[in-house]
Amino acid sequence: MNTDPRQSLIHASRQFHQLGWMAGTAGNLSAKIADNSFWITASGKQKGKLVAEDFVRISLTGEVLENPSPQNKPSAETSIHQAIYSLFPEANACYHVHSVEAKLVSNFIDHEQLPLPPIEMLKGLGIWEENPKVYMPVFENYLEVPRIAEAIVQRFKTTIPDVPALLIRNHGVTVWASSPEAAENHVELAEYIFRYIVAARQAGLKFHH
Ligand SMILES: CSC[C@@H](O)[C@@H](O)C(=O)COP(=O)(O)O
Ligand SMILES: [Zn+2]
Repeated sequence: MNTDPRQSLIHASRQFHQLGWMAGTAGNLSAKIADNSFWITASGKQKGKLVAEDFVRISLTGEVLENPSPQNKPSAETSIHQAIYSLFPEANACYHVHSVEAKLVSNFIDHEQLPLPPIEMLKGLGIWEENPKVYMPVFENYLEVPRIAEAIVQRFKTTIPDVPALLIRNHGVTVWASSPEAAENHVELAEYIFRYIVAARQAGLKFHH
């Protein structure tokens, strides 16, 4: 596991900003270190120009352990990262971005599961089946972020998601993975799938299970 993952997080954030998935201050990224604490983006930082001081180190129970710029606060969505790390001990990185397509696709359904198209790219999210019928979990976007985190814990306690990703309606995707590099890959794959779903709808193509 990475000793200090902040350079990986800075690199990913710059990439996502350039792709329009972390416009302005949108989104937040975190990664764990060996002692099970995690570095997370401080709240309200411009995601195209992060530096190492723009991160806060947090314990799994939410205490601030290290804060290079003490006026900084951890991401407003830290409770979602905590929920993911508590549910999935193998997760070492958790990335959340805000693309236009993620918001669009979350409106194509009015229930809790987004059907995913049976495309090859799903292999990158761990689905090795022919014509898979899998879904991405969708959660409501409550104003109070801990409510979203609680809904995630409650649902995933009993239902393991098909893919290591979830969508918050009208908000964005959150992915998790065993390393920052794998989490970057998962974001790119999830966003590719969202673009495909938007394009398929425009083309009148139906793949619903
Ligand atoms: C553009 S504001 C978006 C925020 O409300 C939130 O959803 C977000 O992703 C970033 O919050 P942050 O507190 O900077 O981690
Ligand atoms: Zn967000």
